[in-house]
Order: sequence, then C-alpha cells, then structure tokens
Amino acid sequence: MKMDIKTYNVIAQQGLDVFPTEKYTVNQSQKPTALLIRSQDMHKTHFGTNVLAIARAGAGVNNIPLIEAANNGTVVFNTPGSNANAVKELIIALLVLAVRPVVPAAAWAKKVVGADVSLQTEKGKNHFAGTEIQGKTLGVIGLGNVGSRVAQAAANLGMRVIGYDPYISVEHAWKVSNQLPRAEKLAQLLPKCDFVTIHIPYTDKNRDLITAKELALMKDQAILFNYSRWGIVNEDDVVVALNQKHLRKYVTDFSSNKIVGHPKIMITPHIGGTTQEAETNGAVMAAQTLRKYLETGNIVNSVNFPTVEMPFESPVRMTMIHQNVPNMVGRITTILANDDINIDNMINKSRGQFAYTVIDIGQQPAEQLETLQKELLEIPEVIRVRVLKNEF
Ligand SMILES: NC(=O)c1ccc[n+]([C@@H]2O[C@H](COP(=O)([O-])OP(=O)(O)OC[C@H]3O[C@@H](n4cnc5c(N)ncnc54)[C@H](O)[C@@H]3O)[C@@H](O)[C@H]2O)c1
Ligand SMILES: O=C(O)[C@H](O)COP(=O)(O)O
Repeated sequence: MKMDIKTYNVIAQQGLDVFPTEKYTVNQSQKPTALLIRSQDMHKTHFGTNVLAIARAGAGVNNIPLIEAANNGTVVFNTPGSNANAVKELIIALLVLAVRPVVPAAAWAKKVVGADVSLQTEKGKNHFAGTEIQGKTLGVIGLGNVGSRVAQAAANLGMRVIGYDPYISVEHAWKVSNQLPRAEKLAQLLPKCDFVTIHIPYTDKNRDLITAKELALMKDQAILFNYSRWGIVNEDDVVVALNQKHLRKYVTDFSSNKIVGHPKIMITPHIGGTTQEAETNGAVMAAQTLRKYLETGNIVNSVNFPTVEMPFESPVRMTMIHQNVPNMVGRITTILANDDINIDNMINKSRGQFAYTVIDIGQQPAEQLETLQKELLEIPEVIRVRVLKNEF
C-alpha cells in the first residue's frame, strides 16, 4: 500500500517531487502516513495515530505540540538552516531601511509630476537624509543558523557586532568567528547597541524575553528587530517605550492588534523565510528527512526524538518508540529471544522522556513478525512498533 503525505501551507513542488509516485501519494487519504507543513497550527489541528511523522519545512516548531506528538508515536522534524540566508538578507536590508528613509522617499518621488519633474524630485532629497549602519553597534540575540549569519554579514558591512547566546551548540560555536565579542548576559549587551535583533526560538523560557526592564536598559533611540516570533517581545512594553521616545523603532515580522498602525512600528507579514530559494530548500530537506524516516526508520533533524542512524543492511528492521525508562532494551530483547530471533544489529538512544530502539533481524515469516509486533506493543511503555522490509 502506498504511503500518503498530507500537506499544509504552501509547499514547494520540488519538495513534493522527492516522493516517488510508485510508493507515495500526496493529499489523497483521510488517514495520511505523514504531514509536511510550515506554520500550520498543529495545536489546533487533529492528527491521528496514523501519522508517523510531521516534517516542518522551516525552523520554528512552536506551532507543533512536541510532547503530545511523541506520546502519539509521531516523530517531528524541522529543516535547520534552510531559510537562514533569506532571513539574514532581509535583516541587512531592514537595518538600512530603518535608518535611510527609502520607502517614504520613493513614495514621495512617485507623486512628483510636471514638466520639471527631474528638477523638483532632485530638490526633494534634502528631506530624506539618513544615517549609515557602518560603525554602529548591532546586538544579535541568538547565534544559531540565522543569528550567526546576520552577525557575520553585519560585521562584513563594518558594523560592530556583539553576540549573546548562552545555549549555543558546538556546531554553531565553531561557525561564529572567534573575533565576535560575546556578552555573558543580556544586560551587558543591551546598553551598548544602536540596533538589537532577536533570532531565538519561541519557548516557555523565551516568552517575554524583552519587557520594560530590558527595554529600559537599551540605548536611547535604539531600534529593535523581532524576526523570531510573537511573544518573545512584550508588545505593550514596546509601545510604551516607543511612545516615551526611548525606543526609536520596532521592526517585526509578526503583526497583532496591539501594534498594527503604530507610526514607529514597521510590520512585514511573516516573510523572513519567504524566498523561492528558502521555500525550495525547506521543502526538499523536509521531504528527504521524511522519506529517510518512513523507509529506513533513521531519524535526523528531529525536535522530539534523538538522532538515530544505523545502516539498514538486514532483511527486516523493527523500530520502537517508547518511554525512556530502565530495562526497556532488556524487555524488548527478551521477547525476541523467546521467539528464537537472532539480532543482527541494534541501537537505542533517548531524549528526555522518550527513547527509540532499532533492531535489525533476518528474514521471518509474515505471521511471526505480526505476532512479534503485538508482543512488543504489550510492553506498557512501548508507544509504537514499526516493521520495515529492506527493499534494497
Ligand atoms: N521570520 C521568519 O520567517 C523566520 C525564519 C526563520 C526562523 N525564524 C525564527 O527564528 C528562530 C531562530 O531560527 P534559527 O534558524 O536561527 O534557529 P537555530 O535553532 O539555528 O538557532 C537558535 C539559537 O537561539 C539560541 N537561543 C535560544 N534561547 C536563547 C536565549 N534566551 N538567548 C539567546 N540565545 C538563545 C540557541 O542556543 C540557538 O543557538 C526560529 O526558531 C524561528 O522562530 C523566523
Ligand atoms: O520558523 C520559520 O522557519 C519561519 O518562521 C518561516 O515560517 P513559514 O514557513 O511559515 O514561512
């Protein structure tokens, strides 16, 4: 039977082309095998136990209930870095647009008409003087895929850059230049910066990271950019800081009733990752990750399960999603031993309260595999058991 992939949001065709039609259908079943999504709010969208995996083409996964999905036996993936360049380029453009009145100048120039249009337009330039970003200080909160690129690009343009990321991964720590000054605390970064840009995930910990207290620490007339998510910046406090003429501008990808229409707030409609290149990268990466998991059980780029990669060399593979409690491997292998099944290869890894075990075995009659699957599912802590046939 073919596996069905259900899509939500706009998914680039190049991503859908990753699924060969001999094995997959797209949006053809009421009970899809997996979901391929972008910002669809999965907290409000029901997905059944038929859903083995959800791939988010993009970075942010606050739209997906990760623990509930794991308890449902659903592995969730994202596509780290797939749209980071798109966001980087936009932030650089917005930094310039925040200090050069390009948009109002162009709007004004459009309205100048008449025989002496060239002269009149030229005369108007004095009303549209700006400043430069070179030599100014940019604070970058979060030095992951987006933040590290923004920091490097801004430094290349002659800005002084200060980074802040107390949780930086080893991978990103290597990517960020060791010349980049880092703040140990947010309170050290904020008073030094003319611009502050935020590139962190929305989590419970990061809710209201920027409130009146942090805004008060910012330099007078500083400009704040939020291209991360709603909720990280307290909008009531931002409006107060703008009205008190302390903060100069707030530039964000996320609109709301609290900020829309404010003269010092520039809002874009969540377009940070909306370029053809980023949409293609994300869709292809998500689709490839899904295929790998569906066909081999291997997990890469998951946000609720550990990375588990083992070459699929035996005729049959059993994968088990279970709670991370003692003696699971013992109980699983005892069932196999009782059924007289020899293990060719196995791996077990955990992440938080969940774990994943992969066991490769020789060819077995279909009925025996069915019985084995049932027996393994009888272990109360086992959430899902899959049996995969090696097709290569
Ligand atoms: N506007 C858009 O279209 C758009 C596009 C891409 C990403 N995003 C948002 O930006 C976020 C970051 O994207 P990314 O690809 O760089 O993710 P990433 O996972 O590569 O990097 C996030 C970084 O933030 C750091 N971090 C977490 N909490 C922090 C905190 N309190 N202070 C400082 N650093 C902290 C982490 O250690 C990590 O290095 C995403 O989660 C998403 O919400 C938005
Ligand atoms: O987290 C992300 O990757 C961005 O916010 C992009 O979201 P989108 O795929 O809905 O444009």
